[in-house]
Amino acid sequence: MTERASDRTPDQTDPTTDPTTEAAPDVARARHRWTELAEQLRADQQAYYGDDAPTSSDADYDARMRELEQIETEHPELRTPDSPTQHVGAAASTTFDPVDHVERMLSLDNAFNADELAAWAERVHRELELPAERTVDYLCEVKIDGLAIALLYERGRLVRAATRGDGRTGEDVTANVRTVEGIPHTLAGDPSTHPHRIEVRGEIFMLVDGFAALNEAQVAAGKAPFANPRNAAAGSLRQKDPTITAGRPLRMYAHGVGALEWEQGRPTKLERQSDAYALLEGWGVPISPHNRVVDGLAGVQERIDHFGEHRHDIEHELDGIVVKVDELALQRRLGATSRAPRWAIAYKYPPEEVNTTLLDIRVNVGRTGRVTPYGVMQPVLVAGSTVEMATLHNASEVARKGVLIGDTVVLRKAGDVIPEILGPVVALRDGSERAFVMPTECPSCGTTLAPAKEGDVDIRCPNAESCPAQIRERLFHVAGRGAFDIEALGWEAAGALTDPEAGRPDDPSVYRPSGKEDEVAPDALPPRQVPVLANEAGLFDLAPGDLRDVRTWREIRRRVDPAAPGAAGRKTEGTGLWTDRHYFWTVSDKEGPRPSANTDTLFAELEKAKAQPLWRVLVALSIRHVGPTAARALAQHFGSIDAIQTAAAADDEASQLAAVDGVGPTIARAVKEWFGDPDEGGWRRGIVDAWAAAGVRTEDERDESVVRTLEGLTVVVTGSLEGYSRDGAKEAILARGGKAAGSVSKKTDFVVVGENAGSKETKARELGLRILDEAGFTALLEGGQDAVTESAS
Ligand SMILES: NC(=O)c1ccc[n+]([C@@H]2O[C@H](COP(=O)([O-])OP(=O)(O)OC[C@H]3O[C@@H](n4cnc5c(N)ncnc54)[C@H](O)[C@@H]3O)[C@@H](O)[C@H]2O)c1
Ligand SMILES: [Zn+2]
Repeated sequence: MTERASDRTPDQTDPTTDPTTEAAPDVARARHRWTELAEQLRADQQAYYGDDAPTSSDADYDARMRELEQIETEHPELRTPDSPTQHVGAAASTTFDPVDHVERMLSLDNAFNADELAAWAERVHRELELPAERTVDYLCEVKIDGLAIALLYERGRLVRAATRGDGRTGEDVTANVRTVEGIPHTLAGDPSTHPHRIEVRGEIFMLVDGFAALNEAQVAAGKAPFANPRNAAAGSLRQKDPTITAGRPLRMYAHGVGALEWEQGRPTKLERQSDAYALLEGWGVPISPHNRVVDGLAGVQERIDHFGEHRHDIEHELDGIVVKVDELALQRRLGATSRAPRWAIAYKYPPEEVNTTLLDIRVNVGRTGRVTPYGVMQPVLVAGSTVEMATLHNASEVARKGVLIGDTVVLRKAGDVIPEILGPVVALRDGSERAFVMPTECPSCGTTLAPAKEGDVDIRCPNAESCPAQIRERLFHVAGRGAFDIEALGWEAAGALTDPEAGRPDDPSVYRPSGKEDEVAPDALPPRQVPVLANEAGLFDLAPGDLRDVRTWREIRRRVDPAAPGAAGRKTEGTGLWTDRHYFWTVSDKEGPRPSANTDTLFAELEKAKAQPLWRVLVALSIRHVGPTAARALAQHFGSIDAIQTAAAADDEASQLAAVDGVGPTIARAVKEWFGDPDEGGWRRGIVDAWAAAGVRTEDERDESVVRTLEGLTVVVTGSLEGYSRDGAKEAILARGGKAAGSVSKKTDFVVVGENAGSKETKARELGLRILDEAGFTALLEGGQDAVTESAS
């Protein structure tokens, strides 16, 4: 190979060396890297295809394959026939008898973005020498994440089923495939219409709904859980004992036809791949309901966008969209390379699954005392954000997933969805992993944990009154959007006020005083602080000066070397050093101590919060089941906290509360329970009293100028009105003592019909209810039902 100076990248340019001798190290480096990648890829393939237990993520595997292809593009002499880039899958295992496919089974080429897809479409057009204006019909299919299967039917009977293997030779899994629901043993329809021989190609997959239950059963039986549904499908199909396969939630969709021979001639003319599917479907072969034919790339993009959004809304896992030229004549003209057809391409979505290490499983104590385990992981970048924690919901969920602390785990993060640990990569265990043990005592206050009632999966800390973790969560909730909406009081600030020692290190030697990391650690940590708030009751009594000495603990993070392995996406990492620091005040040598800007905002917002309407105060009280809807209903009906408490105490079932529309018995009971037995002191009532004393509103002022014209009337508003927003119309009804209902029933007194009203109007007419237009509605609000003459409609 000759090299020209202009080929060299700047860092290779060294004027002291002779350019002619430079080629050698460059090629050697490429060869070395090629060998490294090929070796790793072969190991990945063995784990993935051979053992159904991958040790690398698909994203890492795909990246390696891409790099190998890149190297071979630059150094074509490395593209030997045994290169992983030239192969389909992996050789068949010895567990099953080898069988040769009648026609070779290929893989698919990939496109990872819209440009690569467009380049493929352009190439199709060019190779077919089609005029620019000729559109190509594309068959868009969902790329099912399962394993490929070839079903051989002779005279309508299933005689053999084989895995893809290396594309030429697969494994005979006939007995197992016969147990898969939906795969016909005999083709349906008139036998005279069946071909002499047909190879149906498709994908066997696991129903996502069945995956969690399967892993649970695996763990319960002492077997290794699966990392994800694809591996579960492959592992389930490739069982020596078909009765095991039969018990797994497997299905199949056909996505192609290999060999096809008719007895005499060809009774059915097939022009398109989509026609072939219709034919198969007529024979009872399952075809994906998600296939669509579109005429051009814009249509393809629509399908890509659609499933990008609905990736987890269908019955199986998917990792892309397969785009196929629908016309068979065009397919034949395009042909195939050694590993994939030229007439199809797989558009792959960005990876949602990555592998990372599960460093620890810790527990969190929630607002109502619920104790939830969560995984702490080596931070990884997935779906555009760095993830280092994922909830594990409860102890049985941890057991069900079969993950151990120290495991490499498959982590999934889909868009805005909460990250989820799917399962462990069992093959990578080295024996140092340990099982998670659910604590029996609250990690925050030490109280013995227990289920709220017998049979509950969740366990709780019963110490609602003084458990620091619960108080912090409650205070955070007090400031939440649905409650007082105090933006400056976030999760960190709530901790600083109620549980400032939460992050205190156990080991004094890791302590570094604030701001001076290099200073020698003192022997002793600073004394423990008493929280400025014992619970949420004192929130509105705080003054800035109370917060002067509040300090919180922080792990000191240092910058990560971007070249370090696994550094991608991370800027900092913990060093195991801890510092304490002022939280609410700024202390500088020049200006002396003063409240921080955030603290000033906090107090301004607290002042404003005092005037919030009653329903928000009710939400802030953290009464179980009382969210904004129930709180609105209670506030509307009773008008004050005192009235609610009186109603709650009136009888054992709190029936006055339960009778309120939008409340019901469960909420009524929770409200009653919340106020507790007044003889027992009622610490919760103390919260209300403290807030009231500080000027927080505990009753809604009724605007006396608004006449209660709608007392006893139920009104439904449907469609859009010009003069009222949806909420505005509702409030107007409520303010006049009426009930704003969401659905039409016989009990509805009036139905107000605006623009584009739909089924509610139809139903109202069917029931013969009184219907009003916007003008009628205004009249109703002003003068009550006497003021409206039924609108002529
Ligand atoms: N994690 C690992 O270590 C590892 C190892 C090997 C392979 N892999 C994964 O497998 C991929 C390569 O495997 P591959 O060669 O099977 O290619 P592929 O998965 O990229 O695509 C080809 C396969 O898609 C399947 N398919 C699903 N739906 C289809 C549809 N509607 N129409 C046509 N075909 C459809 C077919 O079985 C076909 O063989 C890699 O990109 C990687 O994601 C991962
Ligand atoms: Zn506790």
